Amino acid sequence: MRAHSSRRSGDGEIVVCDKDAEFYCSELGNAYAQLRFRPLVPPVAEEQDFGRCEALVSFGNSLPDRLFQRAPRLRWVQMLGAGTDRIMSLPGLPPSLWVSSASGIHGPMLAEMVVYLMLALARRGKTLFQNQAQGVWKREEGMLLCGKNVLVAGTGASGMHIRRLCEALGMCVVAASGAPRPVEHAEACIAMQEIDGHLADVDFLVLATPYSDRTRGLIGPASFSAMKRSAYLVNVSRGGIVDEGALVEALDRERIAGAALDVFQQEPLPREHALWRHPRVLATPHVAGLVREYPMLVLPLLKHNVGCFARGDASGLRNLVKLGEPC
Ligand SMILES: NC(=O)c1ccc[n+]([C@@H]2O[C@H](COP(=O)([O-])OP(=O)(O)OC[C@H]3O[C@@H](n4cnc5c(N)ncnc54)[C@H](O)[C@@H]3O)[C@@H](O)[C@H]2O)c1
Ligand SMILES: O=C(O)[C@H](O)CO
Repeated sequence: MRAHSSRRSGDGEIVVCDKDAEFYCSELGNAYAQLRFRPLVPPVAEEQDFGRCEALVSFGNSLPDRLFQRAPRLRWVQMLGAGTDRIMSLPGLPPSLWVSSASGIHGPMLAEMVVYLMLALARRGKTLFQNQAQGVWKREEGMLLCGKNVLVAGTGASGMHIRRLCEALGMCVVAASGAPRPVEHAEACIAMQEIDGHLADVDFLVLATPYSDRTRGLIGPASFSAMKRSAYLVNVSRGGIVDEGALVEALDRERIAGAALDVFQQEPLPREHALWRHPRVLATPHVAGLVREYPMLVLPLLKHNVGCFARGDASGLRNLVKLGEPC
């Protein structure tokens, strides 16, 4: 890891770009009175001034596309989320930039969302609540999660919590990881690239893996052909992991029973997109990690990493993502 200079120029600032930016700046300012924090609440204009910005704290999605061209002094980006894909894909990423993520806090958020979506699929939640809205009393038959097979792709913090809750529900859990290794709360762990070969018995395929060159389009036509017609897909990680065209085709042809999607290749999901209206799709607007407890959960990591940045201590940063390394 290239060492950064710990020297900070007098007028340099740490920009916090988020809906809760005021809160973060106030808390970080209390902890580090010698540093200058600037809150920036989205939407952020493309021409926003980042001229004095030495460090940036953000989820990434609200940043201008030409961020790096507008922020010549930027040396560190602290993501507020787990995924680093947005910042890493911006043009002109400086090779010397430090990027760290907020990985580690999302397990309960993603796991609760996955269980919520699996139950909604299993208990025909969409139909039940549509019926309620129209005052229709129609008893829909559901199915149990208990005893069903679930394959959870992704063995990070979220994958682990998802497996734990699935196991507690009495499901039979298999994990898929970049490099197979023994993991908790799973009967087996297979390689990510072997998923298609294991889908014949799977009732729920849950995606909780980071988006990278190795996971782009991981779930495609061959996966849907391998799945049971009664099986469901649940995706809470990133839309690009699924070939959405192949998914729509699989749904239209009743190759699979349905899907619950929190993330999409293009966000916001375009109004005319088939996935909005598909009768066997539950679509939510990237909300798995959107919980009111979030600022308090991420704050300890922010405080720690801001301290490391101020000291020029790259090796102390938690969740440092090495640029150029595949996920
Ligand atoms: N829908 C949502 O609101 C939401 C919320 C949080 C996370 N997510 C997505 O879910 C994914 C998984 O979440 P998680 O909490 O398990 O994340 P995590 O970072 O704890 O787990 C991902 C795994 O991949 C590895 N990894 C992650 N980024 C890497 C990188 N850049 N380089 C090398 N290895 C890397 C980690 O070591 C870990 O084993 C995230 O990457 C993100 O895309 C979505
Ligand atoms: O990666 C995450 O933490 C969420 O998807 C928000 O970006």
